Amino acid sequence: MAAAAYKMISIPEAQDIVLSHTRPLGAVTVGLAGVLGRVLAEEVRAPDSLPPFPASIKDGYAVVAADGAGEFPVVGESRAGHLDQLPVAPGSVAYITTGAPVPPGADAVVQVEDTEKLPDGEGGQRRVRICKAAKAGQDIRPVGSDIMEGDTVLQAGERVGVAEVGILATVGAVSLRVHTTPRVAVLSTGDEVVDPATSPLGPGQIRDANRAMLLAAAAKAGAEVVDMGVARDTAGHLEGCLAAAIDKGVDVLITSGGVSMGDRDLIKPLLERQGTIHFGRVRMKPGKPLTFATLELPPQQGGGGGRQMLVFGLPGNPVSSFVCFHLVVLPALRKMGGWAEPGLRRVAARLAVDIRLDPERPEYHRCTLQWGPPPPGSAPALKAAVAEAAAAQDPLHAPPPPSHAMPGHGAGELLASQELWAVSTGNQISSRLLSARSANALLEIPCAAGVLKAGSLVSALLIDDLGGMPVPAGGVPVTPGF
Ligand SMILES: Nc1nc2c(c(=O)[nH]1)N[C@H]1C(S)=C(S)[C@@H](COP(=O)(O)OP(=O)(O)OC[C@H]3O[C@@H](n4cnc5c(N)ncnc54)[C@H](O)[C@@H]3O)O[C@H]1N2
Ligand code: MOO
Repeated sequence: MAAAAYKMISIPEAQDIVLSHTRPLGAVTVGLAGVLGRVLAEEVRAPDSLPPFPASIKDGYAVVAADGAGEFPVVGESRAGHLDQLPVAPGSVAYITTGAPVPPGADAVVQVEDTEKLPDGEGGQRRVRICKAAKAGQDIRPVGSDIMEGDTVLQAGERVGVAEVGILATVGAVSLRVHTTPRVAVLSTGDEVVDPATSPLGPGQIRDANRAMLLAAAAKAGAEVVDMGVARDTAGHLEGCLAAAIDKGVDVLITSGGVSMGDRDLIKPLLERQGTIHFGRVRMKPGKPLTFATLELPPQQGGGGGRQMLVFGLPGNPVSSFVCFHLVVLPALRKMGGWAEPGLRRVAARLAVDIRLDPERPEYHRCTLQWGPPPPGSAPALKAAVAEAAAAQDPLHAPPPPSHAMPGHGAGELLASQELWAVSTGNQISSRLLSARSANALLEIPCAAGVLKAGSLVSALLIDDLGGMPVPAGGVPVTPGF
């Protein structure tokens, strides 16, 4: 089929098609040290309670609350990790450390700050003054108050982060069933594309940016990556590279370049011969020639039934590859790895500058989201936008709320005036990879004529976490009174 003959579909359609051909991979068993970032394939229950015994919250004295304040003999001690404790009878107390079991008979703990050591009594008996009467249960964590025996502490399908590793260790879950992460091969194509180490460049050559970038993106997504090098623009060499990827037994092949309309754009014809192309053109900017195919393959040696390989033919322009990876490949990798909600997360943000709209394709504008007051350089454009939008009463160009008028007083008001701002990364041409530098979101810019004004509220798809976003000059105010 000629490349132009592929029906142009929307990006949501493309995403649905990809996910409908993607299945979560099976499960493997990993140890605690290998579980970070994986998705659990089983629920995890607590085999015992935490604390397993009534535990002291303070260093102090275990007392009988009904005894109230007064002078008492210290009849024993309970230290964390030791169980050799005497019962505490009314009229006596025991020394206790934080986390230690409360001895039988005691029903409260009085912190050491509310006591006073007294001279030893007859026979060297230790004595203490309890200065403040305790309430029953004071400074004691009852059995199971953090985790009750039998509680489900993590669900199947949950991703394991740092806290979850600690939770797993707490409940003694040291061997876990987790979803397998996909194996992903990355292949660049193009006679002009040479290794990044090449210097000086020969006539017509460019360094291969896509392979290193896509390998990094797949690795960041948790995939096991395989570098397939660069394919020349010949049907024979490309076919050999595809065969090599199949031999490696990868779940996914990502290619870049050679999917558009030129007479050396050979990826689509190759995939037509070897598998099924599900789409070959998508109404999006950048990334129009994005191609997706599946290959049905015989089982690998020693394997069971046949297997499937997903092939993503990303456009060669580096930014197109970058954007297409995040929009369609990443959700597929996530679904294979067990994510229940594999799509990019969407937030709302205000445009810091005007954006010229594209009348033919919706655009994924790279931006850096940052929290704070209007970023430097945006204010004059914003003022004009607010006035214009108010005049036009256009919901797309709705004015920012009154909180934008930065109040000069009151920490609470100042905090309330902060917002999530979308700062453009500049010229968005799909060859300019610097337009993806420091980008943590893709703005969803509608296909229309004209300009989307600064101050407009837009949806943004997160492609990085926001923990590293730029800090505005002067920082962000904190909770009043904090
Ligand atoms: N007649 C038409 N021409 C083009 C159309 C169209 O609809 N009609 N679409 C344009 C769009 S949109 C895109 S995007 C590009 C994509 O083309 P290809 O996927 O075939 O990519 P190439 O032609 O191989 O390369 C495009 C560009 O990117 C550079 N490149 C390629 N690989 C790498 C790499 N690994 N690292 C860095 N840079 C790379 C390559 O040198 C080209 O400059 O097609 C338009 N054309
Ligand atoms: O869609 Mo292409 O990806 O503009 O550059």
